[in-house]
Amino acid sequence: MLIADDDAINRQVLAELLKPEYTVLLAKNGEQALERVARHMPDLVLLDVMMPDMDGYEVLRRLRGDPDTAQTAVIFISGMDRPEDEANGLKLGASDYIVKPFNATVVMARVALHLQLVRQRRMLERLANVDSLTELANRRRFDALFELEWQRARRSGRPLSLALLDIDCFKQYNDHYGHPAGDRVLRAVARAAGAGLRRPADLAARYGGEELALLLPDTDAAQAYQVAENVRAAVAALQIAHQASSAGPLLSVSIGGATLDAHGAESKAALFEAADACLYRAKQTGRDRVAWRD
Ligand SMILES: Nc1nc2c(ncn2[C@@H]2O[C@H](COP(=O)(O)OP(=O)(O)OP(=O)(O)O)[C@@H](O)[C@H]2O)c(=O)[nH]1
Repeated sequence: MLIADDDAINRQVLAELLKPEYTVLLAKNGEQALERVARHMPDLVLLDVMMPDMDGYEVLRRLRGDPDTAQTAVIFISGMDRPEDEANGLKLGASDYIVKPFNATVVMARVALHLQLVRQRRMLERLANVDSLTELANRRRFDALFELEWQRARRSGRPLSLALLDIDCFKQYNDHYGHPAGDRVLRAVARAAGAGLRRPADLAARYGGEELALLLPDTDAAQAYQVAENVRAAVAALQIAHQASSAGPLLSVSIGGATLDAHGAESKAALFEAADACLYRAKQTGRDRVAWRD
């Protein structure tokens, strides 16, 4: 957690109190607090309200204004003890408000409570966004990021590529080797797909039963084709036997993709349909291949 207070003694007292149980970072002004939160992403910030240059209210406002830190839990610790001050701090989005001089036991109890809430929120976020079988992003997360990246690409004129991956003859795999073996294969393919993506903004998601989507922002058609081809080759290199496949003796995947070009006024749905049409083409022309829209 981060303790931000301009008073060295206050910082020290809080740090002494919390250090036996938590990893503690210190900041002596608002600017430093923002910089350390961005760099270390602490679970909790104990923030003094009255600081010179940038007060705690402003620090909180800026944290909330940045999508990366908007969710950071902040407890105000302040000498301003009027009910209006406390209400104001909570209205601004602080998780809690502790009045100085504080009671050590109460601070510890509140810190523990808020850390528990942070853990619960993260768990809920995970449940809402991650597919439990493959550990990839789920359909819901994909839909949200596809919208975001599509908007961003339209604004910036940068390319956006989308690939859809489908395991070949997976019904036959399940029928031949059993559903639990099918699940293991799905996980292995998901790992190969995830490992094939290198940039932080790239996303591999489980779109449907045995269909994955790869979202590649700022990636042109030639680069995206290469990523898709690497994923296809990585799955082939797993050398998983598939005796019931019409595509060959080993498990394979087909991938279809399309790139939203810089000048295109193409809708999100049209881009998706184009990738899906290419996936169909990859299946029709023999599977175990990548087909990309020209
Ligand atoms: N084991 C397992 N199978 C799944 C899961 N989700 C979907 N499937 C199976 O995936 C299969 C998809 O089959 P189809 O859509 O007919 O396609 P396919 O057999 O892969 O054939 P092509 O796509 O034409 O190569 C179905 O049998 C589903 O039951 C899952 O979570 N685990």
